Amino acid sequence: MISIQQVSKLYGTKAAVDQVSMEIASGEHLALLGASGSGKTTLLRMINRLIEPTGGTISIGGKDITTQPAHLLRRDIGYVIQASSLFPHYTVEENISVIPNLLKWDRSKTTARVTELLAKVQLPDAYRTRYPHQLSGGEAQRVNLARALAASPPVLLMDEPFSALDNITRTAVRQLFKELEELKSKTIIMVTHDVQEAFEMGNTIALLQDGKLLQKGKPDELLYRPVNEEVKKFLEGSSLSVAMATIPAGEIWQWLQNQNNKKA
Ligand SMILES: Nc1ncnc2c1ncn2[C@@H]1O[C@H](COP(=O)(O)OP(=O)(O)OP(=O)(O)O)[C@@H](O)[C@H]1O
Repeated sequence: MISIQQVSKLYGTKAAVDQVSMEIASGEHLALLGASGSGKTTLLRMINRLIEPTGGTISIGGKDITTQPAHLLRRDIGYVIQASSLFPHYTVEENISVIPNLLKWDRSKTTARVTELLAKVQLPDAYRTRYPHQLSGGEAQRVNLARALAASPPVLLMDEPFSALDNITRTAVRQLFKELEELKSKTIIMVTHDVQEAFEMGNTIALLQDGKLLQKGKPDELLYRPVNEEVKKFLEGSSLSVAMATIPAGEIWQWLQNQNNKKA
């Protein structure tokens, strides 16, 4: 569905993203994982053309993304970043209505969609008249998600959407994101530096290092069949907690045994 071919972004002579190629299938939930500075955000922002690549091509549904104006492309791509991205002088309802208004939806259709989305992100309907400064971080992030979903884009990009939240709120908001029916059919690319989060939220993971793609695959492929020492090392520190969170309980002992055999 999304095809990234030999994509690079140079700043001066330094490659923030270095010849990255990958295919992201329709309905895939991809976690873009890597340490700080590995190029995750740069790669993500090239997909909605907030950053233009220095080289390579990106296409969505077989169509090169540069063949239409960037503002039109972005109407089909939801974008969720950290909690502070709501328009401060717009109410919750106005924030959620931004794309429907651009698309010139009927007033009653937009109002109904806001009502539906507030219920889906589990916020009281009365919040529609609140302003962003009257929301907690977790509430603001729910509104961000509602805004990104408003016009039902098939693709959703998320950049560290939980990182500004405290631990308890983060767990609750992640849970909501995981369970929301409307998200299940979408193609989602989510940036995170948190291994546990990548394994919990992604049905595939792409690990970046120094702008290069080290490995893309299902979570258990990265865990059990790392393509090189770098992947293995990156996951090593967190592999037990990741395994506990993502591998069915019955298989944990097998996994631990394999780990011990490898060490012996
Ligand atoms: N506008 C810019 N000008 C110069 N260098 C940049 C620019 N944007 C990013 N970089 C550099 O490109 C590299 C990748 O940055 P990027 O923000 O994509 O990494 P990241 O993996 O998302 O990191 P983080 O998790 O810290 O946000 C970094 O070395 C960064 O310093």
